[in-house]
Order: sequence, then structure tokens, then C-alpha cells
Amino acid sequence: MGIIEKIKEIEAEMARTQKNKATEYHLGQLKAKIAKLRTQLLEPPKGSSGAGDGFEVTKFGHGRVALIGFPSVGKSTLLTLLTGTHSEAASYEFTTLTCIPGIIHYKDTKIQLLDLPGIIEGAAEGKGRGRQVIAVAKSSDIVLMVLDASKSEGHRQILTRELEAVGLRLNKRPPQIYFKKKKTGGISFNSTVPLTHVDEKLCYQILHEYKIHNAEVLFREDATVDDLIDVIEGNRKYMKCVYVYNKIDVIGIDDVDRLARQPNSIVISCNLKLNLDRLLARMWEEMGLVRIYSKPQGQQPDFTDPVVLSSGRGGCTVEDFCNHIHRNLIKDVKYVLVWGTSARHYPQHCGLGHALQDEDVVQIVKKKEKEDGGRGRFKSHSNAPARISDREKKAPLKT
Ligand SMILES: Nc1nc2c(ncn2[C@@H]2O[C@H](COP(=O)(O)OP(=O)(O)OP(=O)(O)O)[C@@H](O)[C@H]2O)c(=O)[nH]1
Ligand SMILES: [K+]
Ligand SMILES: [Mg+2]
Repeated sequence: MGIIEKIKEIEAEMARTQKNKATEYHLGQLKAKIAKLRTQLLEPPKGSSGAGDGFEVTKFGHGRVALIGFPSVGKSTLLTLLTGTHSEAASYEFTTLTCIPGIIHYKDTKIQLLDLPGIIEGAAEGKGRGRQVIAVAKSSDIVLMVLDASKSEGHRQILTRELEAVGLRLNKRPPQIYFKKKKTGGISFNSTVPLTHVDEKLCYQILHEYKIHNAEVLFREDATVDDLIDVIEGNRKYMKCVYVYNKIDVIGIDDVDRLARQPNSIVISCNLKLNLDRLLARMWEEMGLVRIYSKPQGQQPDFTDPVVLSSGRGGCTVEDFCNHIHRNLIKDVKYVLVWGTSARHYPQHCGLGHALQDEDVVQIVKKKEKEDGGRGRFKSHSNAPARISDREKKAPLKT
């Protein structure tokens, strides 16, 4: 029996089993069995190079966004509108057969947008080119799930399930469960809060299913069995997802209003070019990019050419900033001067661990080098963090 048949069989058993206190342990075990099989399914088949049939696109720019959705929801139309790169759009399903990259220029950053073939129910198990598409989604920084506003809302749940089946967790944070395997000592099970979903016995059974007999488990929140399994599996990817309801030109205003109010959702129309600016702003915001303007001593920063950091990729500390400029720079840095929202006063003398924020201005002061003491344009005695205003950006620095 293949892995997919095994999963189907266990799913059928779960569906047959009534949910109550008596069956809770058995159901938990079945969930763990399915999770193990799904992980097996993700491993590339023996002998394959793991290459994805032309789906690999080189990463480019400061971040990557994947367009995921059912066929004919308007993914290609959207890519063409936002990037200017043409991607064939048509009224028939599966018009797009491969991964088509485009570039969005936004707020002095470059974002790689990927158009992909439509996916359908069963994608996670390999229907259509579902697995390749989902692999690309996993390689992205955020997902835009494109939905047809005039179609069933069930599509959103179906796609979410498909993505969850391969270990993606959308708009969730990792469960607050500390888990560490040990060599000896048995299982130590503790919690800092009252638990309503999982007890010691259930936890033991799940661990037993994974053949783990020595471990430390500490629940820091009232987590579920699924959360525990996610932590044990350890291969989950937590991603932001924006639900993009397209084609609002063909539905009534009441429906538009209802969809727009759903969490993490935005309504657009490619045909009427409605709300595309809001979509871009939202996408950019969710990516959590941090633009840092480098200020050479005695000169003004170049406000068109930021160093772009991201909390997802690498981090946003002064050290990350320095490493971004040059990998050997760090050993010469004495401290840095920071202007912007992360600074308590202007300029603030900061060390390598200081966390930078979007639009901060940074001047590196090297060892044995004289600083300009903040005599620049940004000198301020205010303690209130303030953004470098657009006006300040345009005005020349007097140094
Ligand atoms: N009414 C309406 N139709 C749209 C809109 N956006 C796209 N379409 C139409 O929807 C159809 C499908 O568009 P595509 O861009 O090919 O959709 P896709 O998601 O890329 O489709 P596949 O590549 O086949 O998965 C085309 O006929 C588009 O003209 C919109 O905002 N409103
Ligand atoms: K299409
Ligand atoms: Mg397409």
C-alpha cells in the first residue's frame, strides 16, 4: 500500500470514530500517524535530484511572494498588472503551466512576484502539479492566496488544508511548547497554564508513536494535539498569507463588504484595477522589510538606495546591517550613530545588538576614526522617536 492510501485509510478511520473522552487518545495517535506519513511524503523519492521540472526560479530582490490559487482566479492577470511582465491569461483553466517571475518596484525595494499554475483539492498529494507549486510557496516569504470573489468560500479552506498538509502554517505563530529530546530520564511533562486539550497520558501516547521515550515537554499555552505534533515534527513553516479576493466587479456590494471584513483579506478587481495600491501596501507591510539608509560621515544618506533587511531573512540588528555591507566590516566597527524610530534620541550611539527599524539612518563609526558627533541634519534633542519625514529626505544635509 502506498503512503497516500495509508493516509486515506487512517482519515477514514478518524471519520468513523466518534469524538469523546474515551476515543481522544486513539484519535491523537491517528493524527500523529498521519503527520508521520505526510512527512514521508515530503521526502524526495530515492534517486531523484529533487529538481522540480522547471519550477525553480532564482531568487531575486528583497523578498519573494507566491501567487497561490485555484485555476482561473486571475493570478496571471494580477502578475501582469503588478509587474509589467506578461503572463498569459485566458478564460480556460490551467492556462499557466509553469512558474513565471516578475518584479514589483515598491518603496525603493524590489519584490519578486511568482505566478504559478492553479492548484486544486488533492494538490498536496500530487494532483496536477500541486506539489511543485506548493514547494515554491514554501520557498517564499509570504503567500498571496488569490480567490475568486464570485466562487464558493470553501475554496479558501480547501487550499489552506492543502498547504497545511505539507507543513505550511498560515498566519499562525509557532505553538508555545518547549520540547527537547533527551538521552535518558524518561518523559518530563509540565505546563505553566491549565490545559484543556492535552493531558500527560495523551502527550505520552503521541511521543510513544514517535518512539520518543526520553524528553522534556513544557506547555506554555493551552495548546492542542495538533500543536504538539507540529512541535515534535519540527519542520513546519510559519508564513504570512494575505487572502486576495479578485473579481469583485462581478459581485454585489454587500458581498464585497463582507469579504473585505474577513481577517487578513483584501478585495480587488484586476479588470477595473480596483484596490491594487492597497494590495501592494498590504503585501509590503506583511513582508516586514526594514530599509536602512547608510550615512557616510559628513555626507547625506542616499535616500533612494536603502540596505534592506528583514526579520525573516537574517535579522534587523546593527550587526546584520554591517554584515550586509561587508562581511569583514564588523571587526572595525566601534559603534554606530542611529537616527529614526529605533533611536531614543538623535543620534543614538548604538552597539551591534541594537534592533533597527524601517527608515532608520545609520552612520558607522569605525575604530580609530573620528565621528561627526551628530552635527548633521538629524541632530535632535527630542526623546520622542520620530520618522525621518519625506521632507527631511529631500532636504540636503548640512555637514
Ligand atoms: N470579471 C473579472 N474577470 C477577471 C478579473 N481578473 C481576471 N479575470 C479573468 O479571469 C480569467 C482567468 O484569468 P487568468 O489570469 O488566466 O487566471 P489564472 O488564475 O492565472 O488561471 P490559471 O493560470 O489557468 O490557473 C480571464 O478570462 C481573465 O480575464 C477581474 O478582476 N474581473
Ligand atoms: K486561466
Ligand atoms: Mg495563470
